[in-house]
Amino acid sequence: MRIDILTIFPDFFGVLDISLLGKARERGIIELGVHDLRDYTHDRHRTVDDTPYGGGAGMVMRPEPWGEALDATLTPETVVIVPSPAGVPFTQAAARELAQEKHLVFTCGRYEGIDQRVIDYAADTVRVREISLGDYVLNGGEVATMAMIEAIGRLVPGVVGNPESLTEESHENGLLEYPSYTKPSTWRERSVPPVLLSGNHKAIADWRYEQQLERTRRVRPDLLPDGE
Ligand SMILES: COC(=O)c1ccnc(N)c1
Repeated sequence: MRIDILTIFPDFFGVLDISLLGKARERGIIELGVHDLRDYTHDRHRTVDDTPYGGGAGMVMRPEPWGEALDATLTPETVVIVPSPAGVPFTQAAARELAQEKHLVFTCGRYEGIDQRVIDYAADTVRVREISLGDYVLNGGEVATMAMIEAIGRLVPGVVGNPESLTEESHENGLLEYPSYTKPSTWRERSVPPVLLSGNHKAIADWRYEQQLERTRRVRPDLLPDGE
């Protein structure tokens, strides 16, 4: 998979050289390109924004630099991801789908957003997904992009050492994950649930599923399958 990020804060993504994705990049599983949108401006001040038509507070990102940046980056198989509070809620299922794609381009908007014609222009030739991390506003798309790259990147085949570890996580089976424990078996007078020490794999699996249901009922009843 190749990921390209278009942003006015390229240094923000230095952290992607470390962590899991750093190793995936070393192994050539994921290629990453971070591009400074200002490299696609031609004025002395490298201007990327201007006042909104129709008035109102704040500034809007100019279409010209975005157009040139997209022209230099898009391929026919690209999926453009626009982090936006006005987008479709991001889910584990979406992360799983996007992890199968060959090329993702993240467009990090700032200010009051990107001139709408840029999104419409891209949508004429490639798939565009406006995606929200939740019902709140950030100052720019960079933090959301980082979160999505981590959620997607870890699902790209070959990135995580033991794919088994991906199957029992929150939201993988639609439910929240069960509680986890490790040594010591008693800590500050709190003991590990005895079933986990029983060696009875079926009893452990049943207990874990029941814990998923209980936690999902309590915290996220909206995720419960009908009848549970
Ligand atoms: C500028 O981007 C945002 O404010 C944003 C992006 C993705 N999800 C959100 N909830 C906000």
